[in-house]
Amino acid sequence: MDSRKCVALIAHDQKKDDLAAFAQANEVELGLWKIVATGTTGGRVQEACPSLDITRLKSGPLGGDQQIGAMIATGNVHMLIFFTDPLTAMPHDVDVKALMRLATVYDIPMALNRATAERLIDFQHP
Ligand SMILES: O=C(CO)COP(=O)(O)O
Repeated sequence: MDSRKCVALIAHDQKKDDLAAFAQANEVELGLWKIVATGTTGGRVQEACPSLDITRLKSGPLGGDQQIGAMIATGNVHMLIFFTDPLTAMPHDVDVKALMRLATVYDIPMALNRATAERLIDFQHP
């Protein structure tokens, strides 16, 4: 059984390049975690980091954020790295807010930008 803790990776469209670059630069560290991601993000990170084993959920606007929120609530996601785009309106904004809310309710480490993610990945161990 895979007893590693799980990190969720998500990026909005304007931030997907940033997340792919972050993942490439931290491929070894990320490999210590189980990884789940929203659909499109997971595909981009997988392309950038062939060594990682990524479980891809639904795309964010189609319920992927909510799936990750449910995994946080059930204790199956332990850290959230979510590169958000604060400059673009999203049809699924309520889902994004709900996900951040649950990450706060369950007090899991949450990075919303690269500067924080770089620090989390160094100091948080699965
Ligand atoms: O929209 C998202 C998060 O709110 C991300 O979803 P995708 O990774 O499927 O683009």
